[in-house]
Amino acid sequence: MTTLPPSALNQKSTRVYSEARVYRDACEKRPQEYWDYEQSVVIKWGKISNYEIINKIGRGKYSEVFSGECIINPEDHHHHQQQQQHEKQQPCVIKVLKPVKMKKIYRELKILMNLTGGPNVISLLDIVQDQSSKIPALIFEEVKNMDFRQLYPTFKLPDLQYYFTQLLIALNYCHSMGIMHRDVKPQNVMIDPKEKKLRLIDWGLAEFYHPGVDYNVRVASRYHKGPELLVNLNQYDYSLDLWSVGCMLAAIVFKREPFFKGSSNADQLVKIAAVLGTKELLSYLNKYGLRLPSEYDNIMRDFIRRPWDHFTGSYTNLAVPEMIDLIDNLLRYDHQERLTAQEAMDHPFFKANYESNSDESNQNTMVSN
Ligand SMILES: Nc1ncnc2c1ncn2[C@@H]1O[C@H](COP(=O)(O)OP(=O)(O)OP(=O)(O)O)[C@@H](O)[C@H]1O
Repeated sequence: MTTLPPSALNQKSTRVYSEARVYRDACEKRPQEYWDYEQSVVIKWGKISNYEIINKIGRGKYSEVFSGECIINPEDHHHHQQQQQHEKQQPCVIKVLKPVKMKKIYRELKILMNLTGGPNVISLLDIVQDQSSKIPALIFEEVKNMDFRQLYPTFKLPDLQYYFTQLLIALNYCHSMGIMHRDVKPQNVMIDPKEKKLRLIDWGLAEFYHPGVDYNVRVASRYHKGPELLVNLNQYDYSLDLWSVGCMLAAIVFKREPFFKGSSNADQLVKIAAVLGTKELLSYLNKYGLRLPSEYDNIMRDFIRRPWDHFTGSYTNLAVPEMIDLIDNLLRYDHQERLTAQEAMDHPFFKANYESNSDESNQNTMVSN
């Protein structure tokens, strides 16, 4: 095996002020080929003629997504009748990437190739390329997703226990593989309620974790951005994803979607401070030797921390004490204080039995904000 030249991807900062509490060496303990997406991505291109686009199901910033069919046995194509032919075709999702930096495409591919087959991670089935445009398209397993705006309001406590365990299993797995997702939000969690199947999708912003490396804070979607991103704390880690999970849970439990609804990135931190307190924000910054960026000079106010029961009205019976404690331990400014994915799965909320009082939770009504 030839050794790769040194990489800048694991280059430590001159001042290391924060490192992950868990899976610190997940990349370092693996060969450089595992994480070096700049020097080591080998793509085995599949045949584009094996796939057929049916219709468009989504458009993201970085791609157009179609539902499609995979023709497993193209040779058979002419010998069978219509009906049998259909049995040979498998549904799939085709994600056609928009032209972005090759480095970003290689990163998503490398991460998907490393994680495919892992629990509740969307499976990458194939990679194909359009002959003329050279644009790559990723072929995934299809999830019969139900829109979260319809699905989440129907959740009772046992559903929250089930689906959030599934999400945490996916996150604990990718973190143990040295990868932070960095874009956890309802739109990236596909749920098929009929099959009780959950898959974490969209690994386009995911990145390998190396201790002491400065990361770009322009990741995640505004409402689910952790405080670390909003104060330019570059040495963040897997714990960023657990903030986003906390936002998802709080939105469901307190019937406020999204829970922190900033009108800009700066306003996002203001919305967070209005709940968690300004004094607490400043002590977080102080711990890591950082200052509040000047963009907040005119917009940050002196908020007093709100207790969680401020958000629990009579309209929600999801706000049981174990749930509040779980949210409280996820929505922490200090990324090092947040529960890890494994710790969250071990939280008492997931051990409790709520089956008997699940009837009353039917009466939940949605309160818009
Ligand atoms: N495997 C899948 N099964 C079902 N639907 C999917 C699947 N993959 C993607 N989608 C749909 O397509 C949308 C866009 O996919 P994806 O998030 O991967 O693309 P993106 O360009 O990175 O999006 P964004 O700009 O929102 O981050 C998803 O929100 C989802 O609705």
